[in-house]
Amino acid sequence: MSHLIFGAGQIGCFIGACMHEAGVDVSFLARRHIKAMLEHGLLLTDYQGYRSEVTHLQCVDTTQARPFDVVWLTVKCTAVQPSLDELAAFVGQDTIIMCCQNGLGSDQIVRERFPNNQVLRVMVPFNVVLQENEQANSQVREVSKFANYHRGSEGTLCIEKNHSDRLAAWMKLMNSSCLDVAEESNMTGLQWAKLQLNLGNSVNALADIPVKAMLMQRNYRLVIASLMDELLNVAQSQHIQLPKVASVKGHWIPYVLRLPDILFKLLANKMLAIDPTVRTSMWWDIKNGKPTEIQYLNGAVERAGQALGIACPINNAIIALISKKQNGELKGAISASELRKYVLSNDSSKLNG
Ligand SMILES: NC(=O)C1=CN([C@@H]2O[C@H](COP(=O)(O)OP(=O)(O)OC[C@H]3O[C@@H](n4cnc5c(N)ncnc54)[C@H](OP(=O)(O)O)[C@@H]3O)[C@@H](O)[C@H]2O)C=CC1
Ligand SMILES: CC(C)(CO)C(=O)C(=O)O
Repeated sequence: MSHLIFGAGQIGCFIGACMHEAGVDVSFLARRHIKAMLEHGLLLTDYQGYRSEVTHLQCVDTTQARPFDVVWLTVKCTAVQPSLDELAAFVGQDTIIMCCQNGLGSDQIVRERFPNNQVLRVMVPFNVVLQENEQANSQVREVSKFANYHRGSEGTLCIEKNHSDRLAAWMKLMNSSCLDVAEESNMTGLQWAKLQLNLGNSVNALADIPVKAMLMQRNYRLVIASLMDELLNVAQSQHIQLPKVASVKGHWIPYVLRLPDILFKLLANKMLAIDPTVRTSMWWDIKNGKPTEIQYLNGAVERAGQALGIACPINNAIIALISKKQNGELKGAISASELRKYVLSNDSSKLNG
């Protein structure tokens, strides 16, 4: 079975290289600088000390387009619509398309364009980053010249359950590799549960510090908890059951986040079991001057709330701040106390920048 990673970046390179290691026939479509790294070879590492050099990775470009059995769409949400024409050249009538985006709605864009194909949603629970030289572990740098994709947190790659067994052999291969995969029948619930965690991406981008350091500050946690309350309210009104994706059930997370620091540190050990350097994908987007996925994350909650007549003022305020951050009106990091005052009491005089 042939697999194509379409839009190989942090997630695509990591997942695709794990597939290659597992013996899967996988090719990559990537931007030129990433293609050069892939063709040279990659170093895969993870937060638990896993380390493997992966070579002989195969890239394709649009001039070599042909249908693949499975196409993994690993571009950002904002790149899904603009990618559709190029994607079409790799999609045949039996191609399965895997949508690996965070947030809600990217699969719908793909389904509308490819109504006769099987389009499956994929939930990526873990964080991957292309380690920059100054971040890379010096031991790793000494022995590898390869670009280092580092997985900074745990989790099983979840694929929407389908009623064919076309992926059975692939799943078996993968589950003996560095990447665990599983099928999920409640994919809508799972996407909302992951979305609940990703609501903190925007706070992380505004805080401009690693996730772990952000979670150590209660005022940031209070804002994230309030964003989550709104999502939980909207999800409940739609009767969406949220499976557990973190160490604590979704409904309990806002309570844990609101605990005083000393109790939070005691109880949230597993929540804090992430690399101290991990930052969210939205922080990276802002850093790289790219459009953020805010409309597919907090924006998705706000729109679902609107449709139900449920106001989501906290998500609304955060969306406005991210938009200011993107267009350069808001400069520098927002401290935890500033953000709390601004978002939770909506007092704009409390913000610098
Ligand atoms: N990184 C992470 O830790 C996690 C990310 N996710 C989600 O996974 C998805 C992918 O994120 P991530 O891997 O970080 O994103 P990246 O930006 O690292 O990777 C996407 C890559 O696709 C490229 N691309 C876009 N359009 C095309 C095209 N038409 N042809 C070829 N290449 C293209 C982009 O290039 P360019 O930028 O030049 O357009 C970029 O290199 C997002 O929805 C994200 O939220 C989920 C969990 C964790
Ligand atoms: C894994 C997590 C929640 C944090 O890195 C993420 O999905 C992201 O950065 O977008």
